[in-house]
Amino acid sequence: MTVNETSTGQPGGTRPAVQVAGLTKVFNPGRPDEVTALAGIDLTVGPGEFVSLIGPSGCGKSTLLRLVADLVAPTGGTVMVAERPARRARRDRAYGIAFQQSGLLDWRTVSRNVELPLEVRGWSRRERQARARELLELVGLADFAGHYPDQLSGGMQQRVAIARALAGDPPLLLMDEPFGALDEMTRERLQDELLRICARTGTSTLFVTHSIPEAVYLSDRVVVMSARPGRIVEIVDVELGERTEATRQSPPFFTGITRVRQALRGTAVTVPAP
Ligand SMILES: Nc1ncnc2c1ncn2[C@@H]1O[C@H](COP(=O)(O)OP(=O)(O)OP(=O)(O)O)[C@@H](O)[C@H]1O
Repeated sequence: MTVNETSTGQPGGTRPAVQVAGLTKVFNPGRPDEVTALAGIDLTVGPGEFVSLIGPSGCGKSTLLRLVADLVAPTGGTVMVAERPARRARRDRAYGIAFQQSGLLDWRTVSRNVELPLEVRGWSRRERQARARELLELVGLADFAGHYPDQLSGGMQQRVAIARALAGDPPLLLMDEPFGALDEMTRERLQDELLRICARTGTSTLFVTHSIPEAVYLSDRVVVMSARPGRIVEIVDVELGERTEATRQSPPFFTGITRVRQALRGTAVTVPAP
């Protein structure tokens, strides 16, 4: 089986990967520490589309990602993943997830970390090993299958985490600042690798970042959110075509950065007077 093939057909297919409508999240409702984290969020991520979420700290980016992953329940509104309610999508493992910390298990080899989601699904040992080999090849770590996570650099660990997230051929990747802890050069290299992998596998991606250049470089659309309660203030379409060596120095790239920066500036947090 190649990375493009799944038992359920092409990842993503023609169905929207995510459909969020009227989504609201209030933490601790009715208590003195009540927080309205998100209000009235409508968002669709199309098949194979790369969408980034950016906004001031605390605007609800991670909460939105967690709602899509069904790790927290909405207060109002609906979340559909691959045209299924989020709860069902979680049960069906319709998405892969990667966070800032790779979350690898130290006591398992690289290959066995990648195999983990397949073990949960009851794949045979041989199938799991073959699939892990294929994915480690995809992320350029074929020679490190037998290593342990602490023998790898931070960037390599993140690549393993991405391989693990892709293991079950999910139609959707959810990523929360996966490159946030990496140096700039490693980060740029992994951005290119991620785009290559997404293009090859047809996976849709919802990606949280604090970096404007990262959001613009990676995305088809950048969703700019306001300070709490988080709302979508603007969705910036990015049209950079195929990313090449020259993209990061190209006028359309700088235009995209300026547009996102301007949208963010409109959301500046007002600091209360002392
Ligand atoms: N489990 C929780 N209980 C109570 N409040 C929460 C919980 N999780 C998040 N919040 C609050 O919801 C708001 C949004 O948090 P969230 O982590 O989604 O923001 P963010 O945009 O991802 O922030 P950052 O950019 O700093 O990572 C914050 O005010 C946060 O304190």
